[in-house]
Amino acid sequence: MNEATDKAIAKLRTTAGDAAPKSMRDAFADDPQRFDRFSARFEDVTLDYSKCAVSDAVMDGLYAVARAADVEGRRDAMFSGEKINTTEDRAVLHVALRNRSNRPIDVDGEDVMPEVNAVLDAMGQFAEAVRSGEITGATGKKITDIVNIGIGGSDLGPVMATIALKPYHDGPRAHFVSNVDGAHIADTLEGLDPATTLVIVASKTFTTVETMTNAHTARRWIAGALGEEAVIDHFAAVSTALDKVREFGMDEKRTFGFWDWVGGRYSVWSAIGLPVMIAVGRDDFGRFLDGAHAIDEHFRTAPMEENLPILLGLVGFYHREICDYGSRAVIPYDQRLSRFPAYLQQLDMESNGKGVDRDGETLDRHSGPVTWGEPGTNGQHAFFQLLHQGTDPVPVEFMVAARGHEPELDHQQRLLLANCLAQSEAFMRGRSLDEARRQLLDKGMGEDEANRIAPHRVFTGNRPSVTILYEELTPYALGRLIALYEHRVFTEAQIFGINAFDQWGVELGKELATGLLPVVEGKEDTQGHDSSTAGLVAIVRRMRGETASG
Ligand SMILES: O=P(O)(O)OC[C@H]1O[C@H](O)[C@H](O)[C@@H](O)[C@@H]1O
Repeated sequence: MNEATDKAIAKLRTTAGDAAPKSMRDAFADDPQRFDRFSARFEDVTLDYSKCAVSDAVMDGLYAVARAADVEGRRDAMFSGEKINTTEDRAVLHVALRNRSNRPIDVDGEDVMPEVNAVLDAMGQFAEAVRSGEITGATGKKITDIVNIGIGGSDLGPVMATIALKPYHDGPRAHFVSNVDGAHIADTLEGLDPATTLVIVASKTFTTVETMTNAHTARRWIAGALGEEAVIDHFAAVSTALDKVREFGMDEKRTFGFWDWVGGRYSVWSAIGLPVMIAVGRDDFGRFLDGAHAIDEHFRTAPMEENLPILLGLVGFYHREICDYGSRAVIPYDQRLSRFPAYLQQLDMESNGKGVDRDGETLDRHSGPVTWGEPGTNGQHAFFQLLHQGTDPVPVEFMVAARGHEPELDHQQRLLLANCLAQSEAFMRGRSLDEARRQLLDKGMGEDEANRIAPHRVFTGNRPSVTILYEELTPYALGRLIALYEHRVFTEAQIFGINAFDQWGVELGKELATGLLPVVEGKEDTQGHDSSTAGLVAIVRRMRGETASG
């Protein structure tokens, strides 16, 4: 572990004990400038972290931690193509995919930008040809539906962005299949016409069992309806493993590559974004990249005190390590961001859910928290109970647009905004026992009854939240929002001292499932497995009528 970081964190802990506001309600009452002091802006985005228990001294302590962990130096190393993913010996360059300035970025002495631009161009031509009907299915019919088959990073980003950008859809309908559960592909293909459907097989490695299994199912569906020779006209592929794509029998002209320096969970900007591009068009996809690039430039150049991703990262680190909060809730008051929490779960937890530091030493501090969430206002009618009154405070991250895309329903947007802002205010202010009692008495309740009920209506308050406010959820704004979170995760990882770019924990799952399949199939016995696994396999096989003893 880095000794300088340890020291800075120890100092911050002391500072926080002495100088963090004990009551945020009082801190707001004492300082009318609190919002200005603890919020930052970039373009039309406001990051408000004033409803977190920070003070100037705490923020200074956090900047000192970031400096000790060399967040800025490591950021520069990432942008310059250094192989900062040391366990896989890879550069980390999702930022090159949206490097709209075309500033050269070298990997192993070679500028990657010409290749990035060439793939983007090929995707653009293909997407526009599908959208216009220039490229058709085997029978000459226009493509009306695309089905993206992928999982993890080859699914979550495109699904999330496709839902988020619904008002911009003017191409074929986009559907997504990820789960190996046959129900997923069966339900998706039901009602689709093979003659007007294009299947995109998206897999960085082109070996992932779920994706390959679903790809073969889709292939049979096309071939069964239109004949084997039609397959080539109804498939496209996205991968880094072009040889494996060829083996599957895909048309090279419909194969879009990317590179090992793009992590799966950072790949929506690459050819993995093809279904999004087909749905919204090349130009809006370009605006999505522009938004991310704007945040990249801001992250690269803005001083820490004004740098939104760094600030969001520092507040996240503060909540995890100093305040000891084990999770954080991401609550978009923006229905079209309904899959943003799921997307963030992979981005955040696959990146920062690590137990050893960059040198392989066991961590003696926390790494990333659990990230979870659902859109507001729905969450308010469910788990907000725990957020307001539960025993474990959970920092909340709200996000909301000033304007919706439905001018005729603007009164609903105002209601949405009011709910979002009211919730963050309530988390901060709370309601004291005295206030609860007085409210009940004012409603005409008798004194004894009011005394009995009041404790149940107390809200401790002092519960932290961050609010991210933006004008409207455009492709540009979405690109910005995702990049903001990517760099937040990066910032936190540097302070945790971990490699955010490998994922050995997830890869274990791939090995284990393959190992147990012959046992479930009855081709191997359960010897060597624990009694729970063996017992469950036996019941499964009995229920499926695959063993004699029914
Ligand atoms: O794109 P693929 O190679 O099919 O991988 C899909 C997913 O597989 C694994 O679960 C990895 O941990 C993820 O990061 C990846 O996104």
